[in-house]
Amino acid sequence: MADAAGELEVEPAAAATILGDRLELTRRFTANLAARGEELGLIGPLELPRLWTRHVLNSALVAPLLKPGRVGDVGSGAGLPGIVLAIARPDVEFVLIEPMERRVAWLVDQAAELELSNVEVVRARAEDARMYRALDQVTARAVSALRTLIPLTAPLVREGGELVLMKGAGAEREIEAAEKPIRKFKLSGVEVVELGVGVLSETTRVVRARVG
Ligand SMILES: C[S@@+](CC[C@H](N)C(=O)[O-])C[C@H]1O[C@@H](n2cnc3c(N)ncnc32)[C@H](O)[C@@H]1O
Repeated sequence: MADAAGELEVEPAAAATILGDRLELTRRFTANLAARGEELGLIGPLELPRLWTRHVLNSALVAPLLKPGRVGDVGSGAGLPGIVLAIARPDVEFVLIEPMERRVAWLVDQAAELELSNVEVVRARAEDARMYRALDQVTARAVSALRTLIPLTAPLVREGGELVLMKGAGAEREIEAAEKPIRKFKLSGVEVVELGVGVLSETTRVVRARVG
């Protein structure tokens, strides 16, 4: 679907395949965000016209990368990608980790309104949420650069688990910049054993890191 800005970032057929019978619920979440997101400070006015393609459908593209289990979404904010993924993958349990009260209230409200029984919302910063170390996978989008994001999120993941981080087109450069903090991090006992980058859409890359 081309949005109002004329951008076609995610093939509608791909989105329909991923979302299947969850497409309508995803549209409902998008409508809620379009109606209240700006007033609540969740989304800038310039983003409204491209909410569906750039934000919601791009988030949905992560859904096939998740395995049944417990997935944390760090810095969920408006619910991207956390709420979209919880809609797309009812077989996965989600823990949305977000420190800001107003955003937490929005996430709790949306989980209830959309009847998502697979969502738990935790008001915390990632560095204070390490009791969730048993998470199988952790997602994050637009939270911070990889050099800080990897040390922030890796301790939440169980041994053998995975980080699935949404990034812009500069992901490869970010990986290079993250090399030193990742090496230093290894000394503290949590180790990134594999790191790769894939293309999700025109504007979005996914950085996948296995944690040892
Ligand atoms: C730019 S917003 C992005 C929100 C959403 N992921 C998106 O893509 O629209 C960054 C979010 O990360 C949250 N955040 C910042 N530092 C954090 C931390 N240390 N732990 C968890 N969340 C954090 C902020 O409160 C904010 O909601």
